[in-house]
Amino acid sequence: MQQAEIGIIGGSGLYAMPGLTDTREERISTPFGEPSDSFVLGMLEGRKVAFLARHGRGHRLLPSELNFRANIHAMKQLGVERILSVSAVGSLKEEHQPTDFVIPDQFIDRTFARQSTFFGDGIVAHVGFGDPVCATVSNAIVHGCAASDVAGKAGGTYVCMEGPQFSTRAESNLYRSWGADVIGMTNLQEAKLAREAEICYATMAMVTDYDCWREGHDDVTVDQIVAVLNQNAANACKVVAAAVAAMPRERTCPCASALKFAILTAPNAVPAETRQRLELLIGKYLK
Ligand SMILES: CSC[C@H]1O[C@H](OP(=O)(O)O)[C@H](O)[C@@H]1O
Ligand SMILES: Nc1ncnc2[nH]cnc12
Repeated sequence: MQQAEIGIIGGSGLYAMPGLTDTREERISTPFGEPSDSFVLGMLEGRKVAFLARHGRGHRLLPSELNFRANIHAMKQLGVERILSVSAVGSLKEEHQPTDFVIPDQFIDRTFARQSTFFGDGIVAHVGFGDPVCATVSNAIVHGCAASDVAGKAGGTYVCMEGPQFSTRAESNLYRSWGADVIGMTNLQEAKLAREAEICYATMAMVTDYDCWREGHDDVTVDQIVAVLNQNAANACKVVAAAVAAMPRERTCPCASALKFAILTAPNAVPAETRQRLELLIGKYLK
């Protein structure tokens, strides 16, 4: 039975989801290892939701230490069809001010030490990623911002860096010259793996700072980020609830069939162990 329809991944500052009712906690193991923490399952706005603290409760995991594959696989095991991610980001443009929400529709990859695919070990697949986020989930977040009277900007490019150190000024200015909007350390692998798992994904990015490019302004510090997150936490929860309420029941986007034409390997050439590990994700395509 489907235990949750919508997954919420809470980032920095969001380690629980107030407003969830009928909650219970569940530990989930995956063929890819352990997720960041137990999942909290419950109801939000009449919908079955699964909440996961991305860095674990107590913020114990670096961006590079996150087991993105386990987190997304566990969501799939729960029956999650759409993931709404909440993240703190630095602004790369004057117009994106701390406490604004940006709903990115593109990514630039500056990571280098992460597992970004479920495939390999005898099976090759290439999913389309030209539109890396789900328009339905993005629209629901934009709608949630409007319904909560919060500035929410539809679209923008999220630079995903490795971290954990923040960027140098030269890097920050380079990303600005590329026209990027915001910077963070976590969303790209989630978006890639959600696509491979045929789960819709979009992110609600809360601007917490101006990184280090803005003259006459202090460079980003964790203190500064935490202060903005605390100031804006109630808004973030309001928007999440309103976005969940705005999520259509029907799923008509292409995310649900992302693997349909992606797998290159002949079914009889896939090693048994690999086939078993990926059964939940690709079983229906290897019949
Ligand atoms: C708290 S400072 C940097 C940290 O915040 C963002 O995390 P998340 O995306 O989980 O909200 C950023 O990506 C870094 O991991
Ligand atoms: N300036 C920044 N760079 C990377 N990740 C961030 N998360 C919040 N602010 C950030």
